[in-house]
Amino acid sequence: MPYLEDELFPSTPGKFKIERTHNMNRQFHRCFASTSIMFLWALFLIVLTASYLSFRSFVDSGNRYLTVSWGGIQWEKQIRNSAHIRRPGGMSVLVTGAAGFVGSHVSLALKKRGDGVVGLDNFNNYYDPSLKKARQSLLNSQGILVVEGDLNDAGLLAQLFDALAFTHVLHLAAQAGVRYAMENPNSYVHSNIAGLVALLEICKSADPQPAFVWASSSSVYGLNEKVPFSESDRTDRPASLYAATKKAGEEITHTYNHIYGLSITGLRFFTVYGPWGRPDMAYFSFTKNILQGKTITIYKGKNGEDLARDFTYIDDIVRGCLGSLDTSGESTGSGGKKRGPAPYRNFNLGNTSPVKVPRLVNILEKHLRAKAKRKIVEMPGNGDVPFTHANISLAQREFGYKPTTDLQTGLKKFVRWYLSYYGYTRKDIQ
Ligand SMILES: O=C(O)[C@H]1O[C@H](OP(=O)(O)OP(=O)(O)OC[C@H]2O[C@@H](n3ccc(=O)[nH]c3=O)[C@H](O)[C@@H]2O)[C@H](O)[C@@H](O)[C@H]1O
Repeated sequence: MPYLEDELFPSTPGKFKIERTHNMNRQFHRCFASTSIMFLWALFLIVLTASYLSFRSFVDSGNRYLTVSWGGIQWEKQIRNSAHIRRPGGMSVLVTGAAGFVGSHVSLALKKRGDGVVGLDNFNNYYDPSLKKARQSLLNSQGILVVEGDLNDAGLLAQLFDALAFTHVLHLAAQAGVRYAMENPNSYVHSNIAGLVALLEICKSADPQPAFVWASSSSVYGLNEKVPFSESDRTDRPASLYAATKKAGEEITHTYNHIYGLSITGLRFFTVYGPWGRPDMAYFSFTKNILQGKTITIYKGKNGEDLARDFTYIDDIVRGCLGSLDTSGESTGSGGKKRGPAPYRNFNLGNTSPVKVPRLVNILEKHLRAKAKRKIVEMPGNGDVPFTHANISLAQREFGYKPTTDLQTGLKKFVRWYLSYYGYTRKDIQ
């Protein structure tokens, strides 16, 4: 049986040598060629993998910038510019709900006096978001950045607090509206409870901790009948889910004060109105409907009595917000640890002179030079309370709060703004 070696190496002398050398060359070339091919393949695979990975990271970063309007070096620079303090002893304030009614006014006032302001707003569509966008443009024109994002986005909050050590947080973002709570209860839990806790969590962990001032509501007095409403009055009988979430907010903030040493100030706003206001509120929707010749519905109490509100003009509220920020006192904790007791305060910010709703309509008719088509109906059981009336002596004592605008004057300013913003001319209301 021939050996394998004999098959590979034929026995013919002379030829053998040549054939063998030739075969060895062929083997060598074949071997060299296959090693080169393998090497090229490996190289090709490495290049392919590297290209894929860099393509993925490009796509990922592209997606990040397409879907998220925050993050990155440029963004952090914008935050720092917006929060830049231009007066001695000034503050850098994160204003949540900055594209909202009260938020936009207070942000402008803070910026004007030299404080740094960064806004945060989710631009939800509870009412016309184009009005919020218009307020945002106004703020931008004054050098205030309004970041678009939700309070419940922990990643965004972390980035904001990483970018800047805010001295104060003015938390005005909320699901507002008393009667809407029956339509969309979850939105109140999302913003007024979960959103509040998310924000408090980041504040408590911050080092240093900011002082925390936030919007509670006159609605916490609920079915309270003692007038005027004082901060020490009962607030355990809310009439609406909205009121209940604001009351819960007062309790929640108390725990963060108690456990973590956060300085807390809650502001109980009384039916705030004025230019750049909220379209869902009565004075705003009445104005719109009166101008369009549509019927307005006016609620009456169970016994036929008129409802009344302690309507408070926006400029007075702005002064109240600045006063409470200025006197907030410092948080004592840092990095989630309490180091001592910190202030916990709640203040009424009202006007101290309630006005009946039909009187509000009379004033609007005068300013709009138009008659309202009124439909009077009994107040539906939807969370409304018959009246509100603030005792403001506590805020007066603490930071000199003193409202100066009566409803007649304030509505005149509102109507002037409304006509101009919605493009009416004087001729339209002759
Ligand atoms: O102080 C607050 O904490 C709250 O103030 C505001 O609530 P309210 O005082 O209820 O204001 P608003 O809706 O303007 O109704 C005013 C009056 O008009 C009556 N009203 C209302 C609507 C209508 O169609 N007809 C009517 O008679 C109505 O019955 C009421 O008597 C904020 O919206 C709320 O977010 C919260 O901040």
